[in-house]
Amino acid sequence: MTSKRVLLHIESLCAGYGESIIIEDIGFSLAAGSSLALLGRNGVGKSTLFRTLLGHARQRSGVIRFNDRDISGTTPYARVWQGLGWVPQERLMFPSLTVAEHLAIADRKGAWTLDRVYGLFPRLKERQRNLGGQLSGGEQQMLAIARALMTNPTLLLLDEPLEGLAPIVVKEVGDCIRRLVEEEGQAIILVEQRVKFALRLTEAALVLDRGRVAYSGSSNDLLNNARLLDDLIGLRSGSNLQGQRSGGEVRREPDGITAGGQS
Ligand SMILES: Nc1ncnc2c1ncn2[C@@H]1O[C@H](COP(=O)(O)OP(=O)(O)OP(=O)(O)O)[C@@H](O)[C@H]1O
Repeated sequence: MTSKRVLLHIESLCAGYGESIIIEDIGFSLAAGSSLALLGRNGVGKSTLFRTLLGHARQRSGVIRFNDRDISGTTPYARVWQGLGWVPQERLMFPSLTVAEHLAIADRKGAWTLDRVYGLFPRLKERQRNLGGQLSGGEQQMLAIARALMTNPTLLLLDEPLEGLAPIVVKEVGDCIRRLVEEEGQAIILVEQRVKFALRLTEAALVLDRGRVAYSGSSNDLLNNARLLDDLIGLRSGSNLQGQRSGGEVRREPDGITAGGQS
């Protein structure tokens, strides 16, 4: 059996903002076409790790190899050109551009064509003439993912794509992400507060605690270890409470949202 090519290799990575160091001594590898859940309590540095990969945060030391190149020190633009796609938490829509225009400006030659993207998000095809400002939250999130796919990323970074969506929309967007990974074979790193959804969807998991790696291993093993999951992320995973926000607010993960055939 041939092993898959390494797509992303991180070693001894330290990074932050200005003089402050937020993530320390992070290391992991991701194979081409693979999926990783990046988990942890609020404020542990998940988005900062994304920003470091994208060149938006300050890398202090360590190695980031992507597609066989050391991309440390390269511009954010160059990293996108290398094949890093990003779906930011804020979605960043243009209220005065249509759905079709959002997708056209992101279009870069590759396996993801407009037809393939509309195939994954039929709702966006129906709304192609609607303005960004006229879309619902769920449609905006689909558009944010679709726009990133139009850049033809070899690796897509998804930052809390289900955040702030109504339960029924969580299921719809969650199903699209599941199809993206399981049927289309898109490599992703997923930051998501809906921990069980993220673990069912992905092969591997990395849990951060105060900027350091607290768990690196199989998503399935973590999913099946309620005590460890509770210790690492603070979830009573044996109950139906499956997401947590800061300040003690706890979110329920809708039963309908599943991945990998588990419920
Ligand atoms: N632009 C910034 N400048 C300085 N500090 C920042 C900046 N962005 C984030 N931080 C700090 O870095 C730390 C980690 O934040 P980060 O957003 O990476 O965490 P997170 O794990 O993604 O949290 P959440 O789940 O709440 O999004 C926090 O202490 C935060 O205040």
